[in-house]
Amino acid sequence: MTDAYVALEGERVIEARSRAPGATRGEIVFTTAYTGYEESLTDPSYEEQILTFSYPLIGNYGVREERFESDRVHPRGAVARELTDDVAEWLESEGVPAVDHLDTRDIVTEIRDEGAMKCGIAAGPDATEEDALEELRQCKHMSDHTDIGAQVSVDEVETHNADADGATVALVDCGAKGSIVESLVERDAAVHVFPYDASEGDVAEVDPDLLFISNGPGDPENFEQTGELVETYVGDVPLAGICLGQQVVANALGGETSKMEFGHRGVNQPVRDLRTNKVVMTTQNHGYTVAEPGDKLDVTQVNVNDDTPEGLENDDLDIITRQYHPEANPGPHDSLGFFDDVLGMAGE
Ligand SMILES: NC(=O)CC[C@H](N)C(=O)O
Repeated sequence: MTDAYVALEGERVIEARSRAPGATRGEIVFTTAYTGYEESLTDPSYEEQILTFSYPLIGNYGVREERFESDRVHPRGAVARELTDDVAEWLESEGVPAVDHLDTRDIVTEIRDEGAMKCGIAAGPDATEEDALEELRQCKHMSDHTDIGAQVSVDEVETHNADADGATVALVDCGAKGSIVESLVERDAAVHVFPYDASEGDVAEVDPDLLFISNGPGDPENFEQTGELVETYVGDVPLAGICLGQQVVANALGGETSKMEFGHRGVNQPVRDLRTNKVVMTTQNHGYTVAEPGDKLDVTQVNVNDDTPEGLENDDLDIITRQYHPEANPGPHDSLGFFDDVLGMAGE
């Protein structure tokens, strides 16, 4: 039964089944992750995107709040070959349109061949093709979401593990996954979570041992205020970053970022360390990359599939960043040592 429509750039419309009604739009991307749909759907990095799952059955082990990476679903829509009732009911309760019973292999290959693209979705008993096309026509380019940081960041400082004996971490929330905070707290750090546009004075109040730039959605060039914090603290306080954090640090220190064709999103992406030649399997979810690291950062790890920078470091300035997600959630735990390394820079 067709009661949903997916409109892709070029005004191609694909018929589907509505699993959560509504009309929505966003950049459509795909993840090849075969587990972790609760974590992915609550990852703020997907803000303003429509998430397509290449794995055909999504929802087969239920929905549990303890797996959530934030307090809400962030993608503006979800697409799968088959969504279970558990996930469909969850998405409907969150007001996030979802569709299934379409050929997701077709969508994935279209994105792989043509690149991540604008998309409109209309789902429900009254949905029409024209509704989906109208959503498509109103869809913005990812880089045009210039206030995306404000959509996902905390409004004011939140402190975790205040009485810890370990390092004091100023984590700048550009759309942080909860498991990044947990990974630091588990290592006895006190973590002060700041808004993405926090001032130098705000951060100075906690006298941090480490400035940590989080993951987050959209174009890293839309996080200038965060970059200004990096410029202020570099050389005085150790710096760490994950995903968008790596990109913001690189932009702040003279590097350049660029948009990828369709990005890396999955839980089995191989990354090679150039110093040890060791390969780790990583969780990835990004559509931009550091095209030029600049002269203050060395590329220490690369993606085995396309040689894009996955790790940047500067031993003298105490900087360690990763493009992938060492915190996993979902995915392999090969790189949890990253958190020990960055807290080691902070004297722990
Ligand atoms: N997970 C992230 O932090 C994503 C970073 C950035 N928004 C990108 O798509 O590349």
